[in-house]
Amino acid sequence: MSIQSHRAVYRILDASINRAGEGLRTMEEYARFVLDDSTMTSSLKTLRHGLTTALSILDRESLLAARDTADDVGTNIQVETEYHRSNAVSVIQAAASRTQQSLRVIEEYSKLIDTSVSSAVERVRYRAYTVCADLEQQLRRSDRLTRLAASQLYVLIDAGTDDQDFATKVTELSKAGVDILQLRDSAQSDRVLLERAKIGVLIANQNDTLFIVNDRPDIAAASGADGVHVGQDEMPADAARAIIGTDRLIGVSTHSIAQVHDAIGEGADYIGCGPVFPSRTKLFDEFVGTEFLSEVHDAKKQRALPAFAIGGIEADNVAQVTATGFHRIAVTGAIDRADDRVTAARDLRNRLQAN
Ligand SMILES: Cc1ncc(COP(=O)(O)OP(=O)(O)O)c(N)n1
Ligand SMILES: Cc1nc(C(=O)O)sc1CCOP(=O)(O)O
Ligand SMILES: [Mg+2]
Repeated sequence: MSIQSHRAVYRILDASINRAGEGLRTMEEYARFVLDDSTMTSSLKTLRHGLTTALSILDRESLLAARDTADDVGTNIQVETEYHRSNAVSVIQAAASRTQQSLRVIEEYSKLIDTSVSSAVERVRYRAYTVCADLEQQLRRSDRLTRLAASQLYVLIDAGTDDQDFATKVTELSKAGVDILQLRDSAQSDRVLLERAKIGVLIANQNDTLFIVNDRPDIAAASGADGVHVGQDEMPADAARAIIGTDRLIGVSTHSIAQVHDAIGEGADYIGCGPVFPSRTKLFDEFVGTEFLSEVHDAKKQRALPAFAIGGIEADNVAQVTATGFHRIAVTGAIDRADDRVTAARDLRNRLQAN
């Protein structure tokens, strides 16, 4: 290999080694200082040191001699999106992508120098794919749990008359400050349910609204929804978890303290508590009333599990709910049967925030 080619290869390797190390460090700092996750931090640190070991037989002086940042034409090429990061998940996604690409570049060009380096870097690359995927899943769950913890107004909606009608409903309610939307419509075919769910996910995520699918973990997973809500007649939370994975949310309906404890034990991320009052959406033989809400509020003081009161809740009685200590509600009719669903949503949200 000519001197010029040798220098060029080392220049590429030097830049890619730096980029890979910086990407790994970017992810490691988040795992360490934000997630406080020693296991993930250790995995990323081990990757970083594994890469250093894999590269240890490369000549350090050749790498440094080949470096010419001042004349690097790439430093003057900017792409609009490279400076835009909407949240931590996007920072980590960019770091993961940069790391994986750089490892592949190192692996390919080190074949021109020493194939043992290339094969060692290949092993690091495969481990990096797994660690980066685990970190991104963990991040998505962390982000959803944070948004769930801040949620107060949860609205259950049906599939509407067609895609446009449903899209309009999701858009209006998301922009009206609804924190969580749930697609609940047992009358629809799987195909329609999946199509509506995909539309809902896209719009809700653009408006920082969580989107949940009722009853169906399969549709929730296939549509990319933020989670699924299951009742006492659907599969338990731990079985639903096997379908939707660790990064999505699972809500469970509860009608007794025993069911609350079961839901917690099965790994629910939040619970619905009802029916509090008579509902025009779903018929019940008996109602738990606000007494159950007080019981749940007292029982879970030591736990941060979000609990949403549900069943016949509307502007005229929401104060009875908040008087129990609950500040989260799930409603259907109060919005669906309102003359103006946006006004009704804003009014409920204001009443919740006033207490
Ligand atoms: C937030 C929330 N709470 C309770 C329910 C009721 O779920 P379930 O008991 O499964 O009844 P259906 O909604 O499936 O008729 C819910 N959907 N959402
Ligand atoms: C679907 C559902 N589940 C309930 C439960 O108690 O688990 S109450 C309910 C109906 C919620 O609709 P509305 O707000 O119109 O009463
Ligand atoms: Mg159900």
